[in-house]
Amino acid sequence: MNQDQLKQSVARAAIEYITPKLQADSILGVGTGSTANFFIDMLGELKDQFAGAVASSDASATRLKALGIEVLDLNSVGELVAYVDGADESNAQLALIKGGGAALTREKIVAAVAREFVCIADESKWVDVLGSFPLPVEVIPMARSYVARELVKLGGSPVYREGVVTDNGNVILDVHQLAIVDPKQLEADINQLTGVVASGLFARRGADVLLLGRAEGVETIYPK
Ligand SMILES: O=C[C@H](O)[C@H](O)[C@H](O)COP(=O)(O)O
Repeated sequence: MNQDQLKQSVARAAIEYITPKLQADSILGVGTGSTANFFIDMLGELKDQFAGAVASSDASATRLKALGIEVLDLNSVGELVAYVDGADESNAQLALIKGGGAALTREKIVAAVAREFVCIADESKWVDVLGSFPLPVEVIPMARSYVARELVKLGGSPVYREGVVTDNGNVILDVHQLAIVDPKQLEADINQLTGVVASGLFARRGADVLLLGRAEGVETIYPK
């Protein structure tokens, strides 16, 4: 199986996972990226079984609407039955690196509201120690150089993602050279830097379940 086939297999597994949890008034959180896109495309099959979705990016909102799925503002919603999204890396505690597609802040907000965070990923995303994938950090534009200097003090090597503006109008620094042995502590350290909007480290609120696509089948993994 190639990587796209693995992504499709976990998208299908997520459809099967969430179907029994959906009720006519359920609102679902929907993520961003190539794996989430496979999930969105399959979600069209279920559109009569739930009320609507909250999207973590403008791109996902557009894709959902094209399938006839109602997209709601998070402020008009009390609870999300689940949030389904991909990841760039996951460790055994289901702490994640996300934000390869620059959607990390909205993803973090939607995940925070969801009753359950269902992560879907192919096996290339499974790691012992987070940090081989450069950690994305969303930053207010005028704070970019200051935050970059502070990230160097934390041991990282930040690189400005040129030409990328987030859905929130901010910029991304991708932090290389981090071996993230204490994800919760690093998440807290980065959060308290003035000018940082959010980091792509999902450790305090990691995934509740990971559907990991392997050549031999989809493995269901809970946090260790
Ligand atoms: O900002 C993007 C998201 O965090 C994605 O969920 C993440 O980058 C994984 O994307 P993909 O499914 O395309 O590998």
